[in-house]
Amino acid sequence: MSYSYPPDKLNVYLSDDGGSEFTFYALIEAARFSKSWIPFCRKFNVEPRSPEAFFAVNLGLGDDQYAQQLLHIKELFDDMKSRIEAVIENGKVPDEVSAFHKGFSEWNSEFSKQNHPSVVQIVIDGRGIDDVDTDGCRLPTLVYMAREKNPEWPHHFKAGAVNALIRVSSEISNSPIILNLDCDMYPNNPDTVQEILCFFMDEERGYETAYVQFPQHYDNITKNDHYANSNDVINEIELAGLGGYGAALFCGTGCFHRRESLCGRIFSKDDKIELKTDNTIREKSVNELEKAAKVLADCCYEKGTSWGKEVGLVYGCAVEDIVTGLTIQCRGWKSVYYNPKKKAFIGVAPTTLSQSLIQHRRWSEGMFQIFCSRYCPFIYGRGKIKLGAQMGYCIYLLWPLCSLATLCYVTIPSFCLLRGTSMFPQPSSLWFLPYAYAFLANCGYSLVEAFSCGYTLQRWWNLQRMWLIRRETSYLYALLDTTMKQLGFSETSFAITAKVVDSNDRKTYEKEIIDFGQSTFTSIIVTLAMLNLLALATGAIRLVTLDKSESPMKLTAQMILCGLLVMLNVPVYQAAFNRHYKGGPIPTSNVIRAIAFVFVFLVAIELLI
Ligand SMILES: O=c1ccn([C@@H]2O[C@H](COP(=O)(O)OP(=O)(O)O[C@H]3O[C@H](CO)[C@@H](O)[C@H](O)[C@H]3O)[C@@H](O)[C@H]2O)c(=O)[nH]1
Ligand SMILES: [Mn+2]
Repeated sequence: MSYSYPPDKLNVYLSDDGGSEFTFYALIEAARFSKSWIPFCRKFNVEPRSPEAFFAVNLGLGDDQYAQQLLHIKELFDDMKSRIEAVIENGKVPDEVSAFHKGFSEWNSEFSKQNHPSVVQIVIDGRGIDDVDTDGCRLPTLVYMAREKNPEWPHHFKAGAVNALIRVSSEISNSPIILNLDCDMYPNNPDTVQEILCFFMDEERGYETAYVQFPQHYDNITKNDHYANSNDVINEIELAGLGGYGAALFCGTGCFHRRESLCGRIFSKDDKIELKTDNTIREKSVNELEKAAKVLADCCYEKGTSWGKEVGLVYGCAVEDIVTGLTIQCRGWKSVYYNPKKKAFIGVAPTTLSQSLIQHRRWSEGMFQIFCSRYCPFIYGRGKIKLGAQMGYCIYLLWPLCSLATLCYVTIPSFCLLRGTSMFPQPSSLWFLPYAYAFLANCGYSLVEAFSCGYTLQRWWNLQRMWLIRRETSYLYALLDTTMKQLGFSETSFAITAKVVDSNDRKTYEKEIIDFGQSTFTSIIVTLAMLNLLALATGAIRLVTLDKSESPMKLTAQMILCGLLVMLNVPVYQAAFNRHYKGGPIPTSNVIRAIAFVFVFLVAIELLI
């Protein structure tokens, strides 16, 4: 709401997919607070304009006018927060509060998260003169909405929510540009709106631009980013490269869309769309607007329409954003990737290993699903987007397949060490060169990439560990799940990333300690780590007791490979063997099971071969 942009041209919508009365209450409180906050931002040109992020670093020391006003506004903010928290704690919005706004009458005893009618409430009507800030200036329109939920209708997760939002906003404001932002992100730069307009209004290329995507940044990344959440290499190198083809990926959040292109319009050179305000809306009353918009958020509205297919976000995929971006590009539009120095949006990254792996499982599953569907870039995009862009998409779409290769790397050399089979040619022979080249080139390349993005060695090492863990778990599951889905055994779902962080979890996270938890993911990680450790130990024994038939050089090459895996897995051994491991030790029973599994597997292999 506090972007440096004429407020009468800004319209803010909050889509509450849980349909909570408390969210509605919090929004009403926020609307009231904005009447003081926006003039304060304007007057002192403060940044960032998310009050939570602002007060985390600005304490208001000194006694000049600014400091005084800051203290005053912080007090308002803290009061607001404690009021909201009190209401949530009581589990009920007090009658005197609910009498204050007609919107609360939408909630009754039958209203539940999964089953409720649609709610659309215009909290601030930016057109009127009643809703003004403390300086008497106009405010942006602010709308609360919760689309209808009914267990009998599929809701299509985020894609369904965004499509309802697109329709509701077309009724109430119908602005030509839409910014999409996840609930766990905030805008960090008040000038972003002006900046992106330069892309859309560019005289030569603007008319073909469908959307401008910013990278996802997070404000809770630890120094060495032990869960490798930051994606800096991807952001700075890969996504920028795709942007160069005019095929920037749509990443779901931090993206400005041209409404027309999001609503299925096919690009045509001849009809250039102008960015204009829709003046027909001006005449309608708030009640009329709300009534008309509500219908658009009903479950049955989409029946028999192209919503979810050609219009709006595409349904049936866990990464609705990526597939939607692809369809827009295949309709002839271009997209821009914009990664300015000053971060435009900042969000929250997962703070536990299992959350991070679940998120990657959803992503990789959705991606692979696209590859296996009719939207496969090589088929669907053929002749529509450049070959380079088609290949660029597949870097991500084929993530799950990498898990097979990694599993081979992790298991085969170890089994060979355990059985005494030699894997490589003699290191002194020419035949060894391709192996050495593949290994060194890959490491060298990723190191150069990481250093050019400002990584430290430790951070790069953590990234390698996370790639290993993700491929052993998330991507493997994604591969199996997608196969099941292709065979028709299960359906798409969307596991939401946790939004509330437990204080214990936070401490462990801030200390950069990996918490392994007790998921099936952990069982896989421990089993593979034990296999590598046993293999390395066996290799070492063999090296000492070597007979003449074995070559120490060959053995060493195998041991280096295995040794690197063991080094990456050090935290796993710590959690498995140190009962005082800070991130929570892995239960002994799990460790024993893992070792037993390795032995059973070994015996099985011995018997089979
Ligand atoms: O049924 C649902 C599920 C999710 N959401 C919203 O979707 C957003 C993203 O969900 P989150 O759990 O934060 O997922 P992330 O893994 O952080 O999301 C990333 O990955 C998603 C695709 O998997 C993209 O849609 C997101 O934009 C991108 O930030 C949030 O604002 C949610 O409120 C809904 O509205 N309805
Ligand atoms: Mn998120």
